[in-house]
Amino acid sequence: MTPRNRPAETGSSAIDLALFGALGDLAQRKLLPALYHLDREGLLDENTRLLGLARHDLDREGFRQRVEASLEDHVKAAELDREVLTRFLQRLDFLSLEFLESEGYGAVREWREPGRERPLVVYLSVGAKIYGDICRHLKASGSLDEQSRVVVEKPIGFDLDSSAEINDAIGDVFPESRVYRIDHYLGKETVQNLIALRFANPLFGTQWNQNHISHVEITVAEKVGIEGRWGYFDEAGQLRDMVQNHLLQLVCLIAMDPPANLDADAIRDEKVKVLKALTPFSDDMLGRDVVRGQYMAGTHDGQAVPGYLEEEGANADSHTETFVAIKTGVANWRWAGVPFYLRTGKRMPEKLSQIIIHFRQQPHYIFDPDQRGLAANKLVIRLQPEEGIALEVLTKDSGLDKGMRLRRGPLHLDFGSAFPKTRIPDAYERLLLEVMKGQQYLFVRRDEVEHAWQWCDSLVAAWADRDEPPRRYPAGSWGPVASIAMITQDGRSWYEDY
Ligand SMILES: NC(=O)C1=CN([C@@H]2O[C@H](COP(=O)(O)OP(=O)(O)OC[C@H]3O[C@@H](n4cnc5c(N)ncnc54)[C@H](OP(=O)(O)O)[C@@H]3O)[C@@H](O)[C@H]2O)C=CC1
Ligand SMILES: O=C1O[C@H](COP(=O)(O)O)[C@@H](O)[C@H](O)[C@H]1O
Repeated sequence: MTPRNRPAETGSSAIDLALFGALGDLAQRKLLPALYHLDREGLLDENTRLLGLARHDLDREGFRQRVEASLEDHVKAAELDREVLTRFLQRLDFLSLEFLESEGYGAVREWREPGRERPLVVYLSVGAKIYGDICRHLKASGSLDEQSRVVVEKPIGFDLDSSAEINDAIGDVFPESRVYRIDHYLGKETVQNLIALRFANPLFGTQWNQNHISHVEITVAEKVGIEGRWGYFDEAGQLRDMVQNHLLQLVCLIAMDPPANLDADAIRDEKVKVLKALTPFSDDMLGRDVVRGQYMAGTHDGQAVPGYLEEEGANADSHTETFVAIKTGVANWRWAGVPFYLRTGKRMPEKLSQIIIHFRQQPHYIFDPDQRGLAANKLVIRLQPEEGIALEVLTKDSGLDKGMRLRRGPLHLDFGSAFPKTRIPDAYERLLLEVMKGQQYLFVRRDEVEHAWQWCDSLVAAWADRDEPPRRYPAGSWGPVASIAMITQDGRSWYEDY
């Protein structure tokens, strides 16, 4: 590890990776392809090995075949190098295990080849309810030592109390310094770039406050619906699935004060201050500052798609939200009076995640009064697709007949075209690499999770008091009309590309 748990540039040292839930959706679709890419980039130590664990009765060869097939599905053909694939598959072992029973965990200890120096990284790609059981059985079987780390997925629990219970169970076995809570948005290239943008550029450093910024807008729109996850999603809803973690992490990175350095805890201390300063919800804010929606049948790319209540496995009475728009604020000196408008939903017209920083207008305006609406800079931070950053500036419209007409145009940094040879890695590649290096700055600390739940719980409690059904929106639209009214009541609108 680098001196104080801070980012460094190099590859990883050898580890033993035990992947619980290795045949599940996340492991097959994201984690194994990410590990393959790390191998291809030369970032996996030659001695790193992986043990897949699941309850299915497979042997090592069968597991390797399953992984090969899913890499063929989930890695672009041009990036699937047969030599690397063979090397990668040779790293894999498999253990069939019922995770809730202690018998069988001895095989994990035996797999570790006593005497080897590699730390054990335990990746729990299973539901959070069983994190505690797995940690306990690993400890009791003697599979862990002082170097072992655990990686856990979101969502951790359902509310503050359930998350505390799960975190306690993990904490009984692993100290906080060896717990890596994933929020995969923190592994996205542009999200990390927020730290560079804000703290490496004096231009933004001096403007980043309520004197210069009028409001902040965050949109995380998904094209997909429930994708066969109705059981999980209907208990969670969009607030718990997306806002409690991904959107609040984005709010933190936008709103936090500069950390003293890039140490994991220096960054996380600043993020916690933001979470503590979020405006809590009260009943009178519900109609005005919060909109819940649920998608109805509609069309997507010209195809008819079912509504949420007609999805496979659906309960036709569900009031679970698939869309949420929220106006909130960060009550401190830097952000007093600056609204943060958040919206996220499933079955929207396109997949789009972006943050817009709206700067204030000049105090005195001297151009054409008809163009006054143009007169504010915007910083557009595009997380996906086509990662990039654009600063909208005003220039003079060219031409002899234009006088001093203004024109709005972007100073554009499109990562794909600015750095064409650089492949933008998937978030899980970055995060897995950081776990291997033992660096926690891209992982969420327990108090962050808990403050985020506290804020969400206040909203859920206000919803429960009202007991209103969500507003309906057609699949393929930008959400309920009320979400547009929510922002227009302040004389603003959701940002549209022009
Ligand atoms: N999928 C995704 O895109 C995302 C997932 N996550 C999180 O990642 C984690 C994993 O999700 P996902 O991959 O979708 O889930 P899946 O249900 O697809 O995978 C979980 C795997 O764990 C196995 N498993 C569960 N319980 C046991 C047990 N008691 N003993 C042995 N094996 C068991 C399951 O086996 P079996 O099939 O036999 O039940 C299954 O293969 C969850 O915490 C989820 O919230 C987070 C973000 C995105
Ligand atoms: O964590 C989750 O994220 C995905 C969206 O992730 P993205 O990287 O594709 O933006 C979401 O679909 C899923 O419901 C949620 O659990």
